[in-house]
Amino acid sequence: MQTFGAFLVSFLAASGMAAALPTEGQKTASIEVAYNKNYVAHGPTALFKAKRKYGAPISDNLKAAVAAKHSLTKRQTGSANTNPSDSADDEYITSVSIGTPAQVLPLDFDTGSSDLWVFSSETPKSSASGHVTYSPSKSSTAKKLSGSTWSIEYGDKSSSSGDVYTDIVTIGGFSVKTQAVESATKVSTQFVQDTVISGLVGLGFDVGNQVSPRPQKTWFSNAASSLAEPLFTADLRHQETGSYNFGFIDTSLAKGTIGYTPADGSEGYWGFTATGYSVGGAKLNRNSITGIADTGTTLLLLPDNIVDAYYNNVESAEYDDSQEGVVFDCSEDLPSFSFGVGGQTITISGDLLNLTPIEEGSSTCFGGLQSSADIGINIFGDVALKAALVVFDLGNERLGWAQK
Ligand SMILES: Cc1noc(C)c1CN(C)Cc1cc2n(n1)CCN(c1cc(N)ncn1)C2
Repeated sequence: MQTFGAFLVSFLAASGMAAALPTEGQKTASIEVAYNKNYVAHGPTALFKAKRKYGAPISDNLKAAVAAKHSLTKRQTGSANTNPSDSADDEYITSVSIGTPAQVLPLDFDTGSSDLWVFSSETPKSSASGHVTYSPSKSSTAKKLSGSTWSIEYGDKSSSSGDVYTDIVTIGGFSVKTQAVESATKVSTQFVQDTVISGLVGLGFDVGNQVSPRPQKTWFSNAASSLAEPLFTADLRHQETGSYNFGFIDTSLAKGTIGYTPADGSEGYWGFTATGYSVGGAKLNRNSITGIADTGTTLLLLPDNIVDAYYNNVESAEYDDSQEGVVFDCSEDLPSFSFGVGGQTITISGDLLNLTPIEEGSSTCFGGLQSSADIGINIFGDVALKAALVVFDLGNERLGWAQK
């Protein structure tokens, strides 16, 4: 007959959990129990479970709240196409429906920021000219978030600011019923001139949201607990349609295995560390690179020593002050650039590293890899993301990268 301690140890060993083996005659055992930090919490569900456990009455409202969140039907997913904004793949445009009846706006999905903001009926007419705008007054589900304002400045010194509504926001067929929609009353010149987008969907971490006095959740953060899995993927492509998928991973989009690495969301970005890099298909070195996976930045921005190591292989490469970057003859065959992440190697082909002629018809081209020296952070922007299927896994606080 097994003692309780012996039973416990054998049970735990079978279930793969750690256990402290009791010494002969000892009547106790201890186990390490790690809480599941990947669990996406939901208050009403916790209350429901406690009431059910102790036989307390459960109101219909509580039952409805739990059912709504856990959507007792099939767990939900979303899938939205995304298209390059121009011949340089400067940014990617995804259609988003806001309000009732739906108002469809072309927005830029940005894992490097955490605010959903739009050109609106409140944007000065001179600034909004040429842009699709959101009119809260024409949406029966819009509600003003009174007293709330927002203001944001991006890495390239572009900026916008305004006030806040909540409304239903649907992306790729998945709806968040009460999403903070930040309405622009002011936009900087860069956005005024960029008429192909009418705002941004921040897909960074909630800590980066710029609404005051009460910061708001991102669309993905609001969606996560109702999605089949609390994750989304980015499949950005050069001069063709790609996708953002929510709640599931379509592994057929990738050639390689997905390598996972921890994500650091403490600054609001999707921070991670690449384990090394190489040029032209050489063996990866072990020089790690800490940076962010940023769909809202066009370029791959890395330290000067890496930029130099790369362009030393490009005969005509030189720094062009007027372009504020490295340029080269468009006719040059560029070497590839590879980086290690999560045990996998992601290789960016030379073609992807030639961004565009410096102006229409020029034979001088602008490099997709540029220096991060004056930014203070390394950015794996669209040039790097285009080479991979990237998994932004909020539930497990990790990033997955697979070669495409
Ligand atoms: C044209 C064009 N070319 O490249 C871009 C971008 C544009 C659009 N541009 C003129 C207008 C604009 C400026 C920004 N965006 N769009 C997107 C958000 N921005 C970010 C996001 C982020 N994560 N990091 C840094 N800035 C700044």
